[in-house]
Amino acid sequence: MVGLVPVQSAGQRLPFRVVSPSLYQGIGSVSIRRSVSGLTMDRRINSRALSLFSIRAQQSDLKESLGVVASSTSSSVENDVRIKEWEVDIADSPSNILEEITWFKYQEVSRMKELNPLEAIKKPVENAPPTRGFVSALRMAHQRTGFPAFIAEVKKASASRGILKENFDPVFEIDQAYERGGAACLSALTDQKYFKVGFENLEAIRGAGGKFVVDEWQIYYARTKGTDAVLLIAAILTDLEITYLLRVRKMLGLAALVEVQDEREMGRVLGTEGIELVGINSRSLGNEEAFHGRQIREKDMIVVGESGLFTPDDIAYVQAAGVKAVLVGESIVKQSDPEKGIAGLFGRKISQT
Ligand SMILES: O=C(O)c1ccccc1NCC(=O)[C@H](O)[C@H](O)COP(=O)(O)O
Repeated sequence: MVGLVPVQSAGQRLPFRVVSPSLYQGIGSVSIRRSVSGLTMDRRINSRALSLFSIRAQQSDLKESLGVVASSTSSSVENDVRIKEWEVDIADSPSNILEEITWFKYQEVSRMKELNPLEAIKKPVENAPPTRGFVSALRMAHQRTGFPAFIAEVKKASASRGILKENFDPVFEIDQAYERGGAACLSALTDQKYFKVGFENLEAIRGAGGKFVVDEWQIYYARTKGTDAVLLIAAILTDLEITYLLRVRKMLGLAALVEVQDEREMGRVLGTEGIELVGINSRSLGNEEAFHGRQIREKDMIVVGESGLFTPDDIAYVQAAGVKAVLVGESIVKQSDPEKGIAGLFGRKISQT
């Protein structure tokens, strides 16, 4: 999950986003599991893959997909064995870190939903204070500084790089440094296992959310914790899921940053109604220029450059490609003085003071 909040004025905090990754696939008649290239996922299979309980519950469907003939005892046994192999295979071998995080997230959300069912969190959502404008905070910061608006990502660790800063204190970083340093919004990677940021930190700093959103429950939950925006990752969601989750977040008054990692995902997202913020994550994309400028302009979207930004040259590069906001984690998290680090990243101070 990623909690997003805007940092607008001294009294008000930055919008937070809750962030997240992908992919499984097809059950063919020969191979039980196969990876697909890129970050595509067949959610019908994937959602089953993420909990053995649900896999078991769905075995009759799977048998249908596998062409199992119920009356044939030997082939039925054979296919049961293949289904078991598939369970073991998918349960034990995520093929990349995004996939691993996503699997874990399904399990975690399913546990959290048992403890705190959706119906029970709807009441606190109704009573939650209004959200702060995440998108408008980005637009204003971009206009004010002439630089891409800065979204500071709060995380103690990175899933791929481990602990980034041993004595990381999210409340201090945000209260004392990021806002003073000129962050327009905050993005809190509220994931304890991989990013070492818990919801309790976010409640303390007013704002929370999720990056690895796989279920509407996470959006409701993040809203009860003070988030202003959520982050949806196209690689782990189907088009229908994106459309649905966008409706849920709109109903709850939240902004949404939809993250893509390649051209194909950008095409999918551009075909979806109601997207104001599209993030290009260069962690696997490597080509920030390759997006559809005309459609983005016509839809008045803000393109957010994400991941691996460390120097003023990096910022200038993505800015030249049309990026109007950047989401930065590691390069600031690792600084002993984040305020100075932010000025160093942009090549000059971007704070108002
Ligand atoms: O941080 C990771 O290792 C990671 C792995 C898999 C999926 C997402 C991951 N991180 C979330 C992000 O996308 C980045 O934290 C975010 O874009 C900021 O990147 P950076 O400035 O490079 O920390």
